[in-house]
Order: sequence, then C-alpha cells, then structure tokens
Amino acid sequence: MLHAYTGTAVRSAERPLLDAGKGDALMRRAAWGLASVVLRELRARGPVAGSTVAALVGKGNNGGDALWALSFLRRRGADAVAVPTGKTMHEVGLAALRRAGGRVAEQVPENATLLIDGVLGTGARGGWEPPLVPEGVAVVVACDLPSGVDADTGHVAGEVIPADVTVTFGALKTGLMVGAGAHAAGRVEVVDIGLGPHLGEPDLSSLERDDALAVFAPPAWDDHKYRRGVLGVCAGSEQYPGASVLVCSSAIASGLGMVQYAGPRRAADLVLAAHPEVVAGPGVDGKAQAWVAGPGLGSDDDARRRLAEVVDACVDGGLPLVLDASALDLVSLEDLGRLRSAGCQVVLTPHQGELLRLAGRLVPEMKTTFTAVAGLDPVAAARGMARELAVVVLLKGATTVCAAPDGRTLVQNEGGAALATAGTGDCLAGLVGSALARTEHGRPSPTVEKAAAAAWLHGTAGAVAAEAGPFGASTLPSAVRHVLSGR
Ligand SMILES: NC(=O)C1=CN([C@@H]2O[C@H](COP(=O)(O)OP(=O)(O)OC[C@H]3O[C@@H](n4cnc5c(N)ncnc54)[C@H](O)[C@@H]3O)[C@@H](O)[C@H]2O)[C@@H](O)CC1
Ligand SMILES: Nc1ncnc2c1ncn2[C@@H]1O[C@H](COP(=O)(O)OP(=O)(O)O)[C@@H](O)[C@H]1O
Repeated sequence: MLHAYTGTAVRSAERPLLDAGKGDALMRRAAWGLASVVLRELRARGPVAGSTVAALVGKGNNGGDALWALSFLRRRGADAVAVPTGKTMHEVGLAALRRAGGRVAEQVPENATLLIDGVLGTGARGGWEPPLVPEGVAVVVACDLPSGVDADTGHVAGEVIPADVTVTFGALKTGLMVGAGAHAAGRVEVVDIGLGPHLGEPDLSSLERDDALAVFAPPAWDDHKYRRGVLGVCAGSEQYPGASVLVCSSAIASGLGMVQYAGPRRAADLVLAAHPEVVAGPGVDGKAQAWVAGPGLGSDDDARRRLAEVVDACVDGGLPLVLDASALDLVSLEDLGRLRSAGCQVVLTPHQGELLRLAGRLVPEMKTTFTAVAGLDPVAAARGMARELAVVVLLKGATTVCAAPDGRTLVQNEGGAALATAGTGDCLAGLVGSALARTEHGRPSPTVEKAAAAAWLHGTAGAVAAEAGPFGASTLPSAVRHVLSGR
C-alpha cells in the first residue's frame, strides 16, 4: 500500500528540522536524490559527460534543490544550465552551481536533452506560464512536483509541463496521486530525507497489486459455491437491458460462487443467453450475500419498487449493498438510515454528476460546497459525501476516490481514459458487489478497501484491454479474468 501526505503536512514535518538548522543539509540530500535519478535517465540515453541538462529555476527552495542538483551533475561532466523564471534564485544553490562550473542562461538551450522543472514546489499558490520546451528535450524530470500542481489536492490551476519522472522529497504528496497532478507527474520516485518520524498519519493511501488481489483471492480448497459468495444483481430494465449483462459478466469474471439476477424478462433473457449459470428471476428471493442495485434500472415506478425490494432484503439480512447509477437518484435518506441501523455495509458509486445530484437531493445545504470542490478536489468531495451520509463513497473519474465515513481514503489511478466509455461503470459496480459478497478467509478488509480493490481490478483490466486498441465495456470482463489469471 502506498501512503501520501498533503504538501502542507510535509512542510510541517520539515519544520522541526529547519528550526534545528538542518535546512541546507535537507536540501542537499533532496538534490542528490534528484541528481541520481537524472543521472540514471541520462545514462540510459548515452554518456553523461558532454550532455546538456537544463533546469527551470524558481525563486524558492524548489529552485534551490534544482540548483544543487545541477551542481552535482556539472561535477559528473554534464553542461549544467540554470534558467531562472524570476528575478532571483536561491543564493546558496546558485553559489554551488557556479563553484561547480555550471552556467546561467535566459532560455533552455536547444541542445538540452533533459529538463529539470524546479520552479514551484509545495510553497506554490496558483498557476504559472511555462516557457516553450525545445523539441530536443527527451526527458522532463520534475523536482518534488510538477510546477503548478497543488500538492494538497492535485488540482492544476494553470499550465503544467508534464513530467516523465517526478522526484519527490520526504514522502509521496497527495497532489501526485490525484487527478491532473497524478497525470502530470509521470513515474514518481520518493527520496527519503529523514522526515519519517515527523510525518504522522497519511492523508490518503493507494492499493497496490497484492493488496487488491488479496481481496479477490482464489477460493479456499474446500469452498463450495455458497461459501465463495453469492451476489444479487438488481439492474437492467426494458429500456436498458444491457446493463444487467455487464454487471453480471464482470462479477462472474472476478470469481464468485453464484450470481443471482432479479429483473424483467427481457434483461433476464439477455443475462441467461450470455451466462446460463446465472440464477434469474423477477424478484429478490434467493441466497444473495450482497446486492448491487442501480445500473440501467431507470427511474419509473417499477425501478422504485425493485430498489425498495432490494433495500428491504438487505435490511432484513444485514447484507452489503452497492448503489450505482439510477439507484443513486432513487435512494432516500430513510433507506440509508434503515440500512445503517441494520448494520449493512453500503457503498455508493457516483461519478461527479451523480454526486452533485445526490448532494442536491439528500444534503441540499451542502450543495454549494460540493459544487465548489467536486471538480477541483475530488478527495474532499468524496470525503464530504461519505461523512454526510455515513456510507462508503466511491467517486469515479480519472482518479477513483474511495472514502469511508471516518475519512479514511484510498485513491486508484490504474485505468486510463479508454475506460471513459458507456457501461464501464456497470462493470465496476459488479466488481464492487463481488468484493462485498465474497467470503473472507484471511484478515477481513474494511469496506473502503474492498471498494478500492474493485477499482484497482477495474482500472488494471481497462489498461490490459486498451493494449489491444479501443474497446467497449463488454470487453472488460475478459480482461478482468486475464488480470486475475496472472496473480
Ligand atoms: N524546506 C526544506 O527544508 C526543504 C524543501 N525542499 C524544497 O523546497 C520546496 C518548498 O520551498 P518553498 O517554500 O520555497 O516553495 P517553492 O519553491 O514552491 O517556492 C515558493 C516561491 O515561489 C513563489 N511563488 C508561489 N507561487 C507562485 C506562482 N504561482 N508563480 C510564481 N511564483 C510563485 C513564492 O512567492 C515563493 O517565493 C519543496 O517543494 C522542495 O522542493 C527540499 O529542499 C527539501 C527540504
Ligand atoms: N479519463 C478517465 N480516466 C480513467 N478512468 C476513467 C476516465 N473517465 C472515466 N473513467 C472510468 O470509467 C468508468 C465510467 O463509469 P460511469 O461514468 O459510471 O459510466 P457508465 O454509467 O456508462 O457505466 C468509471 O470507473 C471511471 O472511473
């Protein structure tokens, strides 16, 4: 599991070390880490001696790091060029660069092969205007974070130079894990500068492969179908029959004992044609150990009646419930209250538009707050909704944010924009349902972790599917099997 801290928290962790007069030592340590990554990148492309490395240098400590890194690179034989973006530069860093024989130029030299972005770090507020990067620059390495990325949220207010690698100091920053910041950061490498004892609790975390696969573990040797997990699916309608197939297919592909489908004839026939193993009927009777409700349900009286039946079944059995798509427009505060009182684990899986509609209906007094943060700070939006409704919220988007009512948050970035195609959300709902329905043989995972494991599997399957070209949602279940076959 990866853990990230806000830029603000990292700055507070630095404070005692700065107060103890260790600022220069910290900066040299950070800069050496940066220079080491740059050296590796250069060596992968040819000899270091004779290569030209330029750095865009801001006036703060981020620029100081870049200047020190340039001085180390100069001593390894590179032509090291500082390009200031303001009127001043970090004095000690500049002196180090000059001592090493580096130089200052007004523009990035045309023959530079590598560019260090050392303009803005955790002290940045708002955006900036980057200069044009010459075409010969083969690699961009960001110092601590790409300039213009908000280290606390990942929001990019203005422009940013996308990095191939970001060398970040002290700890992973939240801004490198969320949204535009995560996209701009490229590969992220953390340099330890000794902040560990001062860091405290992480702001958020992200599941890695093994964490996610532990949730989707293979069956125990003596499992039978009811012990592996039975998922009930209340999805699809006369109008949107296909959603039922997508939910069931992805759930089956993730490995379950049984999928039970509750819905109208047309959708049930499609499900059965694709998966004769599904037990289908019009109602919720059966042995489901968790339910997914909502994809393709519609909003008519029949949809209301079907959702109410599922909520009653979950309340009666204390069963976990995933509410997605249409169900997010139909569920009431009273439903959520009853589910909570019955001890049901509830996961809501909105995209941004659904989250705003949900806020408007269920927490109107918070609508303005949600509207303000939804695009800029998806973590705050998901956390706010999870807290207000006391359920787990999985907020979909380029970064998927899973937040628990107590604020614990996991973010996943495995999928790419190829996932932005109709029906992939239905597949995700099936995977979240599967994570909740499965019998746990090892250490039980918190609900928010199960939701994040489903997002990991969904995103990773999306990346696998995209390797063969553009795809539609019905391709995802086979990619899910492929991902799980490689564990
Ligand atoms: N403080 C420390 O001990 C350490 C800090 N480190 C580096 O220091 C950085 C933080 O240093 P700073 O606090 O100086 O912050 P920055 O280096 O982000 O610089 C902030 C400076 O840029 C200006 N600025 C802010 N927003 C701007 C904008 N939109 N356009 C133009 N100028 C803007 C500010 O007025 C300020 O002078 C970290 O990101 C990291 O790179 C590392 O050296 C590790 C140790
Ligand atoms: N730009 C993107 N990058 C990565 N994943 C994305 C992107 N856009 C959408 N997704 C993912 O695709 C899925 C879309 O779900 P959703 O909006 O519910 O679609 P639908 O309702 O058509 O099934 C979500 O899992 C979301 O996180």
